[in-house]
Amino acid sequence: MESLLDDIQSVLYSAEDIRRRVKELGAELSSWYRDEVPLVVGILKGASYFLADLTREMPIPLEIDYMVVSSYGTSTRSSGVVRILKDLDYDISGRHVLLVEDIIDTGLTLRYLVDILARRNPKSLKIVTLLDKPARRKVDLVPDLVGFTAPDEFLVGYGLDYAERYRNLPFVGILKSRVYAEQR
Ligand SMILES: O=P(O)(O)OC[C@H]1O[C@H](OP(=O)(O)OP(=O)(O)O)[C@H](O)[C@@H]1O
Ligand code: HPA
Ligand SMILES: [Mg+2]
Repeated sequence: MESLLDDIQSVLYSAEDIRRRVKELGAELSSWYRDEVPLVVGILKGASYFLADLTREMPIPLEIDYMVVSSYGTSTRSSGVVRILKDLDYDISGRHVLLVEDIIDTGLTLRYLVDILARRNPKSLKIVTLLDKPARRKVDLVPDLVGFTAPDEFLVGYGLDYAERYRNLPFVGILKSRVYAEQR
């Protein structure tokens, strides 16, 4: 039987590391939005596992919406072209909006989204990301809250994919470079 584990060089953040850190992030965000009802926006597909776990660590009233965006396609490098495949269902004007991402790498995806969403006049717009890879940043983008500052490696698992696979690994791991055989 083929196993995803054969393609993993090493586990960077275990399921337990993630669970512990997500609990802390949830507590922090719950105190930020203590007197508000934030609209929590997951950037799919990558943020699906993180948003599901994070919001269950936030025992406050909140609403959830999703955007589907893609810029990596089947490559390990950002195409630089961000495509919105599904926009928000809700109007965000006057709302406190929390964008939830799995990873910020070049920053191109969120820079593009933040610029679009800011024009819709939210009351506030904040970013939480499970992983931040500042070494590869191409545009100025600083998240408000970060789970882990990650090394410059191509990561998979807990929502992160390579060519749509590996999202279902329960941990975040470094993908063996022989799997993608591209220069990064
Ligand atoms: O900072 P950047 O270099 O823009 O990279 C980060 C973005 O790339 C990934 O999405 P992807 O386009 O792979 O879509 P996916 O979430 O469906 O995997 C990830 O989920 C972020 O949205
Ligand atoms: O390291 C990564 N892994 C998966 N998807 C990504 N999108 C940006 N960086 C990454
Ligand atoms: Mg992807």
